[in-house]
Amino acid sequence: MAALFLCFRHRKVSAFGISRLPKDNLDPCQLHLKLKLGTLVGVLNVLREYSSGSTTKFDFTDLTCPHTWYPNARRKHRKVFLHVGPTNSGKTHHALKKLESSSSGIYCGPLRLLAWEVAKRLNKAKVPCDLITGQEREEVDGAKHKAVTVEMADVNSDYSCAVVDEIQMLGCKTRGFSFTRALLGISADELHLCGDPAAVPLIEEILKVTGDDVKVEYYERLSPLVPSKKPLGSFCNIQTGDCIVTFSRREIYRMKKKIESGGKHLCSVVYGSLPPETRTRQATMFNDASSEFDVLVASDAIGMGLNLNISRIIFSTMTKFDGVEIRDLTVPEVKQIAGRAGRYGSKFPVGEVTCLHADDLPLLLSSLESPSPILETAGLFPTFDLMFMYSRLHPKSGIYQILEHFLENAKLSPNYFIADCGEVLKVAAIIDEMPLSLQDKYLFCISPVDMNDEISSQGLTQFAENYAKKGIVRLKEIFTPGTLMVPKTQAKLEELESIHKVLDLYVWLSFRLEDSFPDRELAASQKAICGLLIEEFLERLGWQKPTARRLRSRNASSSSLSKDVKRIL
Ligand SMILES: Nc1ncnc2c1ncn2[C@@H]1O[C@H](COP(=O)(O)OP(=O)(O)OP(=O)(O)O)[C@@H](O)[C@H]1O
Ligand SMILES: [Mg+2]
Repeated sequence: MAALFLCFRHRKVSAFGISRLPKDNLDPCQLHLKLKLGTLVGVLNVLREYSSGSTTKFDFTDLTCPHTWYPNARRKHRKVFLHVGPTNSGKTHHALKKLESSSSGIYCGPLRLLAWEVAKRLNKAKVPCDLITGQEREEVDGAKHKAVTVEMADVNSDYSCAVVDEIQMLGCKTRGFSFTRALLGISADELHLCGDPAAVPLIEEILKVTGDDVKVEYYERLSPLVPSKKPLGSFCNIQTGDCIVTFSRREIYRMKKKIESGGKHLCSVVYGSLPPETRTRQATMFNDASSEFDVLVASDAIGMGLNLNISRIIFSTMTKFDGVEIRDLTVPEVKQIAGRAGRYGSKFPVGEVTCLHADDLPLLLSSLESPSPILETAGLFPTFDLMFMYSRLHPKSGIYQILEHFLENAKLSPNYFIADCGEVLKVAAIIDEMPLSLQDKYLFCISPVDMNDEISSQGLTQFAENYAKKGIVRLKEIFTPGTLMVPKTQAKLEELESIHKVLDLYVWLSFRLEDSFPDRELAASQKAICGLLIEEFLERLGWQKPTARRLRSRNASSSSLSKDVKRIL
């Protein structure tokens, strides 16, 4: 698979933090990348006063009043509704009903799959709705509604109604600041926040200074979730509608193979590094009662808000590697994942939850019974405007130093913490060596690169270098279309997933630097091929003795995939 020509240069970046930042959803447009004229005048005034010494020195690292960063929202007297309760209690449903009946609106969710589900629901209800994520814009004629991933939340337009789903994520170390931004910054008459009751006191505290009206509505579970007293024990006990949860790709494939080799079930798979389109297709296949894929093997990528036809959740393990260490699943994680079973309105009216091994049952049961810990603080990240102002006074500082300065010196009110920027700093260290403007450096820093993936991080380096040298980056310089193949081994599969990430990064950059990254269509079509080839790999995996019926179904499905691949090629 020699499709990518990346120069592998070994740089020492390991010193810059180890946390993983799921940046696929970060977007610069909300972070004031383009300074507006008004802001610029303000910036210049501040700088003039600062340098003349006529006023007290302006402290750029004072982040104690983040609500003042969003003048549009502050001009409104927003009605804020907090819909809180356990999973599967109809919180999102109620908020979406309000969104559907409003004249204009925006839904902000933590996952692409959720944004996709909402856009589909609104369009089906004849409410035209755009789907916008970092890497895709599906625009519908006449749409006044948008379903977006939270990092794409638009704080510059006015809406009649806005929904921010899974609002408790504002406490997430890496992505929390985007939820805080949506909470403080969306300008809407009505703002509906859905999530865990653990976020209520913090949100009420944060909104004391905004002048908004806040109303809390509590919900009860709509259908029962029954923890089992017995573990699954053996894979022979797998039934239609089961979802087995595990946290590594290798384990996911091993379990798919094991279950399918029993000859009774076919498994869809969903995990984080699968291309989003592939995840959607796998989830749809599992949800479709007429498909033969009746079991799901998934990571915690299914863990939030999704409505899948799951009868029983089976935890194969109660620990996960979080990028730093192997740790027990937290109470909110267990509840979120378990909450996918027995969704109201699905074909399974009662949900069940258990573990593969008996040893894990006590932790499962105690987690399900415990309330989630009350959230104390929300994430925050300095705007680009603030960094820009600081950089004008310290022109010799690179973006790494600027970020570090903010991280070390930021002044915060007790309701906030500063976002974990380990991954951003890794990119900053590389990008500072290149002759790029601060704005461009910032853009590369927040791009959806996976710095733990060698191919993905080298892709970013090559894009930035070519952009700095020539101002234009042609995809063919690093990628030969037509060379992608169905992976034959898991290592080749991982390589294909990495190539998908590089192509995804190109598409992301092409939406922000349109003239310099002109090959969006080619990158998008090659991305689609990666997705199809990965699916073809998935379909070939796990088959031991296919029955005649399954063989027909598999062949039909494979040949339609092959046709899709040919069509795109
Ligand atoms: N009043 C209702 N009428 C019909 N369907 C409903 C109603 N309330 C909820 N549902 C359906 O029940 C399912 C679960 O509802 P919803 O997704 O709103 O739950 P939730 O509380 O947001 O769960 P989670 O915490 O997992 O996000 C959805 O499929 C939703 O469409
Ligand atoms: Mg929900």
